[in-house]
Amino acid sequence: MAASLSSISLKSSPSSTTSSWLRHRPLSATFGVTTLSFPRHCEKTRRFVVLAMDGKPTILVAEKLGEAGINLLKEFANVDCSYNLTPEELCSKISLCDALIVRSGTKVNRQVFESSSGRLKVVGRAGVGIDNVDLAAATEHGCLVVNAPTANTVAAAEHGIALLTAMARNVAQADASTKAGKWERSKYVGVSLVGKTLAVMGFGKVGSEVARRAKGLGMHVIAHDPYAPADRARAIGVELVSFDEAIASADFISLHMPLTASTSKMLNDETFAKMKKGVRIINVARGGVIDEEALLKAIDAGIVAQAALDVFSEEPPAKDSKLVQNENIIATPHLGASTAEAQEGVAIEVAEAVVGALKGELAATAVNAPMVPAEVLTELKPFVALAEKLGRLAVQLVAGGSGVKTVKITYASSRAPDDLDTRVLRAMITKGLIEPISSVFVNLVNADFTAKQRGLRITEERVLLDGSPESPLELIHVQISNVESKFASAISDSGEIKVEGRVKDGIPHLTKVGTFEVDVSLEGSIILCRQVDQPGMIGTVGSILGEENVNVSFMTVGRLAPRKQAVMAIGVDEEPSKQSLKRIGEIPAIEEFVYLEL
Ligand SMILES: NC(=O)c1ccc[n+]([C@@H]2O[C@H](COP(=O)([O-])OP(=O)(O)OC[C@H]3O[C@@H](n4cnc5c(N)ncnc54)[C@H](O)[C@@H]3O)[C@@H](O)[C@H]2O)c1
Ligand SMILES: O=C(O)[C@H](O)COP(=O)(O)O
Repeated sequence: MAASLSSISLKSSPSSTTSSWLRHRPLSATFGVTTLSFPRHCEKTRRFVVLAMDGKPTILVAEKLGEAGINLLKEFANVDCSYNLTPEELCSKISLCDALIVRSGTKVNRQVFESSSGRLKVVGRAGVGIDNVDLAAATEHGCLVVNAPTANTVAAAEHGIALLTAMARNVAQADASTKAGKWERSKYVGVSLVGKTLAVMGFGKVGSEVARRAKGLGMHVIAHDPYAPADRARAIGVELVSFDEAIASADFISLHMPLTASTSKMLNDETFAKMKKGVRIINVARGGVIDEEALLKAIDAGIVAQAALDVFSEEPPAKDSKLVQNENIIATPHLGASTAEAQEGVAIEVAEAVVGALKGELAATAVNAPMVPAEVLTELKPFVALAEKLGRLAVQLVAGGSGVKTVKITYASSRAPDDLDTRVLRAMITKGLIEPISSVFVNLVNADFTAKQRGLRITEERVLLDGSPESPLELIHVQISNVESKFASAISDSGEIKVEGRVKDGIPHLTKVGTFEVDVSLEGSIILCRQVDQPGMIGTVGSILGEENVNVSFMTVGRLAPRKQAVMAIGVDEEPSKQSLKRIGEIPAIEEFVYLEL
């Protein structure tokens, strides 16, 4: 359990410690600290992991979550269910938590990530909308965000239909009136749905389920969604139309898009003015997609006959909210996902995603990290290790270390270009490039962000090889431009630091440094020496290392021609002393050497 929390592993091999997609940071006063040593072939370094004394991570559940989900979490972690926390209480608790689970009622803002001091590694949203989570801040802090995108779809669609029919027949108002002892049959004459046009705005999961149901009610359904596939619309018998056409021709408009910068207040004075007089609006998406002041004006102007709102820009709305008080508006307190079945479903969906992420599996519901299928990850596993090590080697060859700005990665493969997902490899090379020269922790979530923030420009190139595409990759080159090297032989003919690696028998190997072909397994650390090729060099260096019991795992010599310059690559299991390294440097035939930690 401890190892799996600290060292995020590939799904197919939960106990593997090779990768660290999400690595935990050091120490906490309140918790026991476990120092884990990893097998030599997996990791050179030891990692510090924050774990409770019982060896379990801590998950804070900040909003009510279905029991089945809580039980799943408890099998893996200490679960702290603390509901109704103030923002200050959340910030003070969060530094003791590895994961946080919320619904839509908790603002997971930048302050929360900053207050976590790097310990928070996963935020689970028990639902779809992630507009209450600051995704940019999560990514900057290397925190994975996962949601539960499917389990409440039907519940939300059913609520949309409930609001549509209730609004058309004044059910809520008539109920209140009848309960007040009145019998107002003529006041609550409704409108029929059959034959009316419903515009579904946002034809995603909920929108398409609403469309399907509305067709069953005999409505003519059109939809607007700039990203929806036409075949899905065709299959349901819905016509995809432009925004203007949708709002101009609809008798009913049902909103189902996420709240983003581009959908914010998309129903506003200007767009209400284009609608058919007497239109009715249903919103089970997010309050912010409607300009609420504009809606009230449109109702007063008789453009909008009625609205049914489940969501509000501010939740809960003020007690004297003009929206809630308006007799042409029916309101529910964000109940779209609130069925027993949906809540049980999202609880399980989010709990599985959070536990999986803490174990190191890349969640299929990741919102701010590449979603890479488990089978692809399994195949790429040795190349992931190679990628990180090549990044580490390349950056250590730079003189000064900090001036790295331009990196080119070349992947040589016989697979078709669209048959190789390089995002994970790029992230791991970035991790290897940045971590040795900074205090920043880089993982799959924040790799691209961190590179960008440091002005590191990484370009990727694919080289298509002939041959059978059994292996996803033949080799990876990492090339750093416009820098000087502390090991001049690492500079290629075109003037860049260049290292090349391959995977042999599942183990990453360094196969080229600059123009010199070498072959050393990337398992321990490496000494690279340039020398004049002559007999006895291997023995001389080997005996210096042997004298202080440093085990040599690998030694190869790459030379331009016999008795000319050669590069000797020596893999060592232990770190040689400074004295031994000095003695190696003083061997007359050795022109330059460098010790590189992997
Ligand atoms: N009231 C509730 O309790 C409740 C429950 C579930 C979902 N929701 C909300 O409903 C919305 C939809 O959820 P979903 O699961 O269907 O998400 P989804 O991602 O499956 O669908 C959203 C759709 O909106 C489309 N879209 C994006 N920008 C658009 C634009 N400018 N115009 C039109 N369409 C646009 C997307 O292409 C996508 O197809 C989300 O905002 C979600 O938070 C609310
Ligand atoms: O986006 C969602 O999934 C819904 O709005 C549900 O939100 P809730 O989890 O707060 O009910």
